[in-house]
Amino acid sequence: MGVEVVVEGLTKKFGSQTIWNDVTLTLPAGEISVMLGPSGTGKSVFLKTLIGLLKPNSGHVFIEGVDIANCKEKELYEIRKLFGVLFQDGAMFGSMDLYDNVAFPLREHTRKSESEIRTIVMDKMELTGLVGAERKLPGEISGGMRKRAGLARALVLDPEILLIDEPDSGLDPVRTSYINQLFIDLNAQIDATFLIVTHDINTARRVPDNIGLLYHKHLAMFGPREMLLTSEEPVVAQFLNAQTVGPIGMSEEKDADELASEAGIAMPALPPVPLQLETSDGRPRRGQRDPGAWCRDNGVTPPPGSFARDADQAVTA
Ligand SMILES: Nc1ncnc2c1ncn2[C@@H]1O[C@H](COP(=O)(O)OP(=O)(O)OP(=O)(O)O)[C@@H](O)[C@H]1O
Repeated sequence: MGVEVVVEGLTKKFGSQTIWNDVTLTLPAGEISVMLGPSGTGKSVFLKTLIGLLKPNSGHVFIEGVDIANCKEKELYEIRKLFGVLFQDGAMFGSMDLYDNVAFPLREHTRKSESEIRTIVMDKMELTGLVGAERKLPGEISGGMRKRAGLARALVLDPEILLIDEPDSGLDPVRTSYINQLFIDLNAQIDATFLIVTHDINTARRVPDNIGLLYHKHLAMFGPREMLLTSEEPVVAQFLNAQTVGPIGMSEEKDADELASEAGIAMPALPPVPLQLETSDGRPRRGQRDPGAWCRDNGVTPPPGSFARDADQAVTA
């Protein structure tokens, strides 16, 4: 389960506006990747291009050998069955209860009987902690529950690739932590390839196996979590540590005057690399690595205190 997504030289423009240029990366099969970037850098456009809802101006997206950026509608229709998508607002039908919302893709795209549908829907509702809420309408539940219902619906066709757009938008930090734990647990159970678009630095630091950063119309960096969290590259270090000092300004890049006024101000030291979230039942995930493994393998000394469960367990490379 879980298939690789290979993106090569992808460029997207709307008219004369370039959104991003020459994006190349591979989402490893079965691993969790996060895409970060300042507002308006085209993260949602990237998700929509991966699933073929938007056509790129150039480049390729290979999934199981099919270039979905350039294939026929019929092939795209087949490949789309591999995807589950959780949109930002959950995209629930307001007049249907949660059960019918979650059952919707099965009734639309399969010939399963109502009793088979019931088994699948209840399984996904259990996975997302929604048993007992089947008869609630989307307007009667909290934002966190709506996201989980959207997730249950994204899971009913057993996706190989799960695309998740800003799961933390509108959620408080506690609910965000719960949904992050749910992603880790789900990833271990279904072994699909996850791509999460987020603004939440905590999510980016603790959840994924890989991190990408879109900035100023290009992919600034994509790679293993520890690589980006120990990177001194100014854009990456500034964004991943939520600093004001660095090249990213209030609206995209700082101008020459702003940068000149910061001359001589050193970037703050990198904070410790946190431990990655683990599954709640200890089940291993395909993308999970030993804490500090990437740093050790690549001769990188992580900031002091990295990978500490508590002070006594600090791991140094
Ligand atoms: N269908 C469209 N037609 C024209 N322009 C579009 C279209 N969709 C998105 N854009 C533009 O593409 C740019 C990137 O939008 P996108 O929503 O992908 O950014 P984002 O990084 O997801 O932002 P945010 O973090 O604020 O959600 C924006 O300038 C937006 O106006």
